[in-house]
Amino acid sequence: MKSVDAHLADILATVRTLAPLELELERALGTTLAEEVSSPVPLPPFDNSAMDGYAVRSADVAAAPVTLPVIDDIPAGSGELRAIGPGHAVRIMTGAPLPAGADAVVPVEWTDAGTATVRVDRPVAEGNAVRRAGEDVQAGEVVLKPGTRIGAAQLGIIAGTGRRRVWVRPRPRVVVLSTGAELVEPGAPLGAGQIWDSNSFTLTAAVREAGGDGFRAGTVTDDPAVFLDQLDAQLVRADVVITSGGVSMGAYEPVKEALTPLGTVRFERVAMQPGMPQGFGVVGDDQVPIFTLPGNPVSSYVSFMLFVRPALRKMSGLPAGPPPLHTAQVLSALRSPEGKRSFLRGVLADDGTVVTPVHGQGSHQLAALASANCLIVVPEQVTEVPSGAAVQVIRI
Ligand SMILES: Nc1nc2c(c(=O)[nH]1)N[C@H]1C(S)=C(S)[C@@H](COP(=O)(O)OP(=O)(O)OC[C@H]3O[C@@H](n4cnc5c(N)ncnc54)[C@H](O)[C@@H]3O)O[C@H]1N2
Ligand code: MOO
Repeated sequence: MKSVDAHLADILATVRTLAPLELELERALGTTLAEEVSSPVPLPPFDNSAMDGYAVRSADVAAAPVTLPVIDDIPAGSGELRAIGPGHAVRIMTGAPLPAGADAVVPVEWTDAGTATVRVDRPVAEGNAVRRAGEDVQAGEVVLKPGTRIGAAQLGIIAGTGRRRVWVRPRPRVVVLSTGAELVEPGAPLGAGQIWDSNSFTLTAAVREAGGDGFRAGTVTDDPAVFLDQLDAQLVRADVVITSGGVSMGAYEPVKEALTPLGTVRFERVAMQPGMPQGFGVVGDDQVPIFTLPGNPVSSYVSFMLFVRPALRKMSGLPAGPPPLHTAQVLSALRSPEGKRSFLRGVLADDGTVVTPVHGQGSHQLAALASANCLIVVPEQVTEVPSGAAVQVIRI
């Protein structure tokens, strides 16, 4: 049997980082930056007030309480400013430019809030409540480097440098297809021998959680020709295809039957539990990577986390490798088949120190998976883990 590590290595050697494209900022969330972003101007662009209050010369309020004439009113956005002379105050709002001559702002709470004159009750140091030009970013300074995942704050600073569009590696577009004659769309009634299709929902959501654009292309019955037609129709919008089901040893394995003759997809047994039957390769003129995951719901999800997620990261231009491991103490004994790496479902305590396996470790037990927040990894050569032992876990 092929090792988990060898299978992931083959996958990462095959998938390519997506080519950069220029996107409107509104569409850039979750993509990876493909250029250096710098600011054309200092940020803030001008000295401004950090508080609502009065711009003054600090020397004029050193002997507070003092009363000063208020010679101007500066809301944020004001362009033309009068310089203030000695003994004067100007009412100023947060974000408004500091007038020439002023060197400090007195918060309104330290005054009588007057409009013609103002009584300042406390002295302020020079620079009090003043935000200096360039304090956040100098003109020309790089604020984000290529390879940065664009989240809310990153999008904010790109907009904050005045950019409308940005070069990024896009979110991979991933089409998810379920196969199985027993599958019914949730919402429709269940007939004898049928189950509701859950994998396409799980996998599409997992794609989105991993930063891809997931499209649920629904279910295909057990006919290989119909499966190939469906796959062909989906390839135009796919950077990756994920299928679930139809890859093990049964009499009706449409995915295996349809793809084996192409010679570009390998079906293998990987030394893991769950998730042993795996298929991976490329399809279509554009050599679109395809993951044919096992149908058991827990198996397909675990396979996604171990193999598809790292591939999506590589395609997005992010560092890609096996999921990060954390160490915790397991609170009950575990068993694992010899020669396979087990990924048991567990609940990791909030502080990350201890982990409890969930009840129901079958690869069909989706409710048990839904109650878990981690996978407990038991190495290939280990068959029994005593309660209290240190184990490695993958957060999910
Ligand atoms: N004789 C053998 N039988 C099986 C082997 C084996 O080595 N020899 N491997 C087992 C393992 S391990 C797994 S995992 C499954 C994988 O089977 P398939 O990938 O061919 O998947 P199916 O047979 O289509 O389905 C398996 C199971 O999962 C349910 N399923 C499928 N799709 C969905 C879906 N979209 N939503 C919810 N549930 C789904 C399906 O009804 C089956 O119960 O094979 C074992 N058998
Ligand atoms: O190894 Mo299968 O993937 O669990 O039931």
